[in-house]
Amino acid sequence: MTGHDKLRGKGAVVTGAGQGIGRALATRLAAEGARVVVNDLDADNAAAVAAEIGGTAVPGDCASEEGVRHLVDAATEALGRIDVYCANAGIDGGPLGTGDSLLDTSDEAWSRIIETNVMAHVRAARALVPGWLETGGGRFVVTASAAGLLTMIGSAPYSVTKHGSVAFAEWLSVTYGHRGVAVQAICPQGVQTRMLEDSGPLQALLSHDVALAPEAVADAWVASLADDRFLVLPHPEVAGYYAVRAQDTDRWLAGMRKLQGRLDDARAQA
Ligand SMILES: NC(=O)c1ccc[n+]([C@@H]2O[C@H](COP(=O)([O-])OP(=O)(O)OC[C@H]3O[C@@H](n4cnc5c(N)ncnc54)[C@H](O)[C@@H]3O)[C@@H](O)[C@H]2O)c1
Repeated sequence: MTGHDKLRGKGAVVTGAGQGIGRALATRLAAEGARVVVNDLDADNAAAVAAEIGGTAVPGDCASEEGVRHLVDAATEALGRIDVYCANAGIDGGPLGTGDSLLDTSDEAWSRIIETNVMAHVRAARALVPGWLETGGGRFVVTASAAGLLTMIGSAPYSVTKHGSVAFAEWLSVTYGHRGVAVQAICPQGVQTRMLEDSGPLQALLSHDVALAPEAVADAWVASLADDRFLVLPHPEVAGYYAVRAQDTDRWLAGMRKLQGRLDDARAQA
């Protein structure tokens, strides 16, 4: 079965799909023949993307308990059944280059980032998995980040929550994968979106030579469906670092320290 066969005719939800990577995932899902619900906090952007791809907009918060309940109910009504849930919405802790993210991130900011980058996935899975176990399964896709695999990319709350999102996806896969729940974690590094634009020196560091178009992330995800890879690593550099981490801890740490040096240089120049 190709990746395409796994999407044709399916009912799919993409959170944070009003722009960026979510928009690219929603657009690709529609092109592959899925029926798509477009969620975003920004109602105008959600409506615009839904109109572009012939989908249904369900604006609102995809993180809070009530928001998830509303999204899952409205999407089930629109689609009949949710086969694919792309938990894509995520937020950064703010400009990475200004200040020290350990010392300068308030508890309130930590909570907001944990809610969006981790609890949104937990609540959506809690709403969807029981039905999937009874009715033949489903697919849960988390847009995590290279920052969820490589410790030194990103602010403290971003890195910690993205590690949490990868860990949650892995837990879900290990626990329910054999019962028909396919789970994937997409881990891009540097994608040309508003989030990257807002991330100051990190943008300078990443965007010119390595940043990918959001559509390339969607391509990598669709390609990964052919063999149902758990980790989708759209960027070759991430794939390389990750392979080293898996096999050779010393080389991995050396690579991470080199990357940290590049980040420090970018911060110093900002
Ligand atoms: N851009 C990158 O370089 C990059 C790299 C790796 C991972 N990611 C991850 O990819 C995902 C998408 O990021 P992006 O770069 O497209 O960012 P983006 O900021 O361009 O888009 C994110 C969208 O999510 C929406 N959103 C945020 N919180 C929401 C909520 N609670 N409910 C509903 N919608 C919400 C925003 O309104 C926005 O439209 C995020 O999880 C991000 O962490 C991005």
